[in-house]
Amino acid sequence: MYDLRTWRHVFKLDPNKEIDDLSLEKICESGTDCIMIGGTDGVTLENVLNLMARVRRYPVPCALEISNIDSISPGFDLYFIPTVLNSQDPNWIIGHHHQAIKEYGHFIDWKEMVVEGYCILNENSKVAKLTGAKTDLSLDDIEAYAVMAEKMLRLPVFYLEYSGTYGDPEVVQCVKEQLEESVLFYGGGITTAELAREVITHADVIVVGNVIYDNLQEALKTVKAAKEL
Ligand SMILES: CC(C)=CCC/C(C)=C/CC/C(C)=C/CC/C(C)=C/CC/C(C)=C/CC/C(C)=C/CC/C(C)=C/COP(=O)(O)OP(=O)(O)O
Ligand SMILES: O=P(O)(O)OC[C@@H](O)CO
Ligand SMILES: [Mg+2]
Repeated sequence: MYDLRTWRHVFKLDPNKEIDDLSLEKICESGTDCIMIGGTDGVTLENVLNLMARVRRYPVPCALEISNIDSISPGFDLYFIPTVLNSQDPNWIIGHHHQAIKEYGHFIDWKEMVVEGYCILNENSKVAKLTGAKTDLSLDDIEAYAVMAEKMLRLPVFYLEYSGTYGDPEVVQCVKEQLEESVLFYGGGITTAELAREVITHADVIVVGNVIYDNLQEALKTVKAAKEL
């Protein structure tokens, strides 16, 4: 249905943050490949539905990145299901997923689900704290998670997550070299077109989040930067 291998850029909108109509219009009409709705905390069915309804006015694909069971709603084009490979708590690897499938398995259209193998690398991020991610990893450790995601688990997406801080482009390049099939998502600290341009030379898809709320003009420039490569 959607070929992630053709994507370069995703805007991640946090349902727990305010965005005015004009800013949302600019984001949705920016030429990004997808609007992903998701966040770590304060994600409720109400704020997810509200944001989905507003994004739905535009033709851009709209995806939900599932962070908790209670805020899952029908009506999205795609659902991204994170599994945090470097979490030290099995609930964030398979536990919540097991519970969701046990309760709602018969509703799931697996063609719409994209499982993302997360490797979280910013120890100070909310998501690292929430999931108990082991972030003091060597390059060998990170590469092994990438190979595990692709070869062992056959996940469509491997997600290098530096949420809130810009990561190391060399790490991104080394991880990219490990992957043949899984699409490499990079997210974290992309605050300028220049950083977008740098990291898209290593990752397949860049995910841009916080700068939408901090500096909309710069956020919009990351789309062209990602696509001009
Ligand atoms: C369509 C329909 C109604 C279907 C129903 C059937 C159904 C329930 C399908 C789902 C099946 C399934 C397997 C669900 C998984 C359930 C679940 C809760 C899994 C856990 C996911 C997980 C590991 C979450 C942890 C947090 C995480 C990785 C969130 C992703 C977003 C993220 C990294 C945000 C970063 O945070 P950010 O907002 O940038 O932080 P700041 O606020 O600091 O900026
Ligand atoms: O908010 P930023 O730091 O841009 O990170 C984007 C995304 O990877 C968060 O899940
Ligand atoms: Mg954020």
